[in-house]
Amino acid sequence: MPWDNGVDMKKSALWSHEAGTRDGNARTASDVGRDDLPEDSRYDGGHFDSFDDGPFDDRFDDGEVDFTADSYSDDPSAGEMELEERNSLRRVAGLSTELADITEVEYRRLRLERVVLVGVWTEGDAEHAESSLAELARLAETAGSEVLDGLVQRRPRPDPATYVGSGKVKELREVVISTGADTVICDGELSAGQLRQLEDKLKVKVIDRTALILDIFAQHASSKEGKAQVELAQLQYFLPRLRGWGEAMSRQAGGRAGGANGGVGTRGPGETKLETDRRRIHKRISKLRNELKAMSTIRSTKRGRREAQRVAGVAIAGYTNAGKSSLLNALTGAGVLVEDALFATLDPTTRRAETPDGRPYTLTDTVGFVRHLPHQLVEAFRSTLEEVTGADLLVHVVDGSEPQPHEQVAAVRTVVSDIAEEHGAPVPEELLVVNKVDQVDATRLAELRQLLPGAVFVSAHSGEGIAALREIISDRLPRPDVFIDALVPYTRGELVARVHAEGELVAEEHTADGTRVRAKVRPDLAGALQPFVAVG
Ligand SMILES: Nc1nc2c(ncn2[C@@H]2O[C@H](COP(=O)(O)OP(=O)(O)OP(=O)(O)O)[C@@H](O)[C@H]2O)c(=O)[nH]1
Ligand SMILES: [Mg+2]
Repeated sequence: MPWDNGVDMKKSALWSHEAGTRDGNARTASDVGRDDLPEDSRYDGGHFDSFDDGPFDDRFDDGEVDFTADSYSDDPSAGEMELEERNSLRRVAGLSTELADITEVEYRRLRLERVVLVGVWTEGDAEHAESSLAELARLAETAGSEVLDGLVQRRPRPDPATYVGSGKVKELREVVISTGADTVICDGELSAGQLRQLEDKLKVKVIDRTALILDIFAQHASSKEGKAQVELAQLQYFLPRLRGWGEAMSRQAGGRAGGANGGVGTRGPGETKLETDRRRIHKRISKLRNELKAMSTIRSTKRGRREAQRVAGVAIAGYTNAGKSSLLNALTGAGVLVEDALFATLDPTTRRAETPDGRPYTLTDTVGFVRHLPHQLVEAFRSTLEEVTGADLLVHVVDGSEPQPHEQVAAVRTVVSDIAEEHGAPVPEELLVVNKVDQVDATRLAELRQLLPGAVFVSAHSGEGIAALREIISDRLPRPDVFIDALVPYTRGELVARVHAEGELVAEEHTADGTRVRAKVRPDLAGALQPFVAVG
């Protein structure tokens, strides 16, 4: 379709995934051609025809049309903030990944999204604001976009109508035009009304951080469970936005003389159609919930089996891209997917490992965390995240080459304690592991030791510190602590085998009546051996 910057847009990468494909350019393209229309009639109802294309095709399309938003005034507390800062849209340097060479225009045509990032900076210093936007840039690139520019505005809180201050929207529009961007990504979770208002004013697609993360998850989900989890999260994100749109629709239709034939801006699926869509989505949500419950039962059966075998469980958790999968590989030689991409791992992988003194345990690699992990995802990935709270030990991996590792550590701890609280489970014991030390110089290393006391420093790549880490994991695993002295008949050989596998053998002797074992074991095995304990 023709585009005001002359670029033919291909299908949107940000929204293409198996669970539901959306051509996100549909509305923005038509909006661009509508500049000549009066302000209040510019939004396009026509694209809702595509509701018929499939049950969830348009699940993300459109939020609320908030006609009351113009009456919002700027936040009164804004006065507390320095005028100068409030009035400036700060440009974050070094974010652009735009191609330098204009002769590569052919290639650029194939680029899927050209995005401008925008954040509202409510607290902390400028460095903090910029690192948040830099992370958003990495997320956007992971989703397949080209980041053209990034802007942050200092504000006590996001504008309820347009996220950035209404005056800044114009400036943002200028940046959009000058860069030729087709999408604006906001660094927060926006209401349907905010998204819609911004789209109306910027005339390009606007999405928020939540939708972006959901999209990456959708692109990376490969297992049946992962796909269902992502779809559930997406539908939950979408549903309130659909409802908001419907209300605005009926408000507007009601306000017009004649109602039924309101012309431009009142066409659309109408309440009846919306009701049907909403019902279909609700139905789909409960179907997904049921499927996930069944899958979660299978998972907990497996976990239960591991627990019954009394093998200690270690979960590897941490910020996305910290090197969790690499560490699992380094510790066990498992061939788990490692990628320089955010959220490469969505499905937990469990591998058997052994302590240097021969005790078996399991190591589970898990989905990575990120600041402001969308709550829809936390809920949908509940069963996956339970791997973390159910562990005997949490190996918390931190990327030592990151400029602000303590922030990532805090973000991970928040999610872990939230999940634990939700399940009424205790927060598992944590072992902090700083990875990628091969990329850190001696000065920084000394700083990190101060900043993250008690951490183990390793490199999954060079292998540095891995042997020491094995020892420390071994020391921190729960140990068998019940001493038994039993004479196990030869008919119960499996009990002796369990003592070997799970316990710490002190002495073993083969007698005429059976095997005499003296060992330290866990309470459940001690219970099983109770009938054979030698008296006196
Ligand atoms: N230099 C260096 N790079 C590393 C090290 N460990 C991992 N990496 C790189 O960091 C990137 C992420 O590694 P992964 O193991 O996929 O990280 P992850 O934590 O599993 O990431 P997600 O599953 O996406 O959350 C990859 O490009 C790895 O090659 C290390 O010790 N040193
Ligand atoms: Mg991984």
